[in-house]
Amino acid sequence: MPTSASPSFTTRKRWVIGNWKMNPNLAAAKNLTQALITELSTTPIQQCQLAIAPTHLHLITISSLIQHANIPSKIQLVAQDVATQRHTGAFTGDISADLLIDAGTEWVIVGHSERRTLHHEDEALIELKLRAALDAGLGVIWCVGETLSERESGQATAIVTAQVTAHTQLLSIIDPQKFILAYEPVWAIGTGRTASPEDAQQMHATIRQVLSHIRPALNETSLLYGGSVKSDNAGLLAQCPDIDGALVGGAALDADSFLQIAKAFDIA
Ligand SMILES: O=C[C@H](O)COP(=O)(O)O
Repeated sequence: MPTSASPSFTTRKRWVIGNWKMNPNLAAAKNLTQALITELSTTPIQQCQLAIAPTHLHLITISSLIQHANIPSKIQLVAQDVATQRHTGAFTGDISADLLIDAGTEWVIVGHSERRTLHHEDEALIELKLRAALDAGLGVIWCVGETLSERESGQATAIVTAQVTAHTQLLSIIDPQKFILAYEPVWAIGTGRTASPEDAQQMHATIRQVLSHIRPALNETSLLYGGSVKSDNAGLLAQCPDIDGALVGGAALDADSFLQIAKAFDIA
C-alpha cells in the first residue's frame, strides 16, 4: 500500500467526475444521464460526489434532467472549457463563465492535456481561464500531467511541479472550496495504460506537498487521478491515501462502469 506524508485525518472530499469529451450525441447523452439517475435513486453513492461534463451544447438539457432528478445527492454539472473573458461580448465561438453558470454549470475543466496539445493552451492562457471562471463563481477542475517522453527522461515531477507553481499567485488566494486538481499523465489518457497506484500516489503526494507549501489550507485540496481509470483498476487507486477521486474519460460513457468507479471511491 502506498504511503503518504499527509495527516491520517482529513476533510478532503472524494469526487468521481465523468469527462464525456466530444461524446455522445444528444439522445445518448440524455439516456446516459437518465441511466445514472435511475441507478442512483435506488443505490445512492454517499461519500463521493459525482459530476459529469457533457459538451457545451448539451449542458442546458442535462442540467434540466439533473435538477429534476429525485436522488439523495445531486450530480454536479461541469463544463469542459471556458473563455478567457468572464462576461458576454464579441468573442465569436467562445462561451464565457457567466453563460456557463446560466446553463446550470458549477465547475469547469481547465488545463486538460487535450486543450494544451490540440489548442496550444499555455500556462498564461490557462491562468486567464482559471481567473475568469473563479471570478464568475465557478469551481475549477485544474489538470496537470507529464508526457511519456517527460516521464521516461525522469522529468515527470519537475514538469508537474512547474505546471502547478506557474500559478502560485493565484493559488495563494484561491477559494479551496472552488478548486480541485487532477493529475492526468498524458501517456495514460485514452490508452488503456493507467499509472500504477504507486506512481500515481507518489505524484499526488508531491503535488500535495507543493500545494501545502504554497498555502497550508491547500493541503485539503481534493486531488483526482485521471488516465484510463476503469472499474477494474479504480479499487487500488481509491486505496491510495492522496488519491481523492478520479477524472474519468472513456469509462464515464457507460453508466455501469462509471458507477462502479464511483463505488470504488465511495469510502470514508
Ligand atoms: O478527462 C479525462 C481524462 O482525459 C481521462 O480519459 P480516459 O479515462 O479516457 O483515459
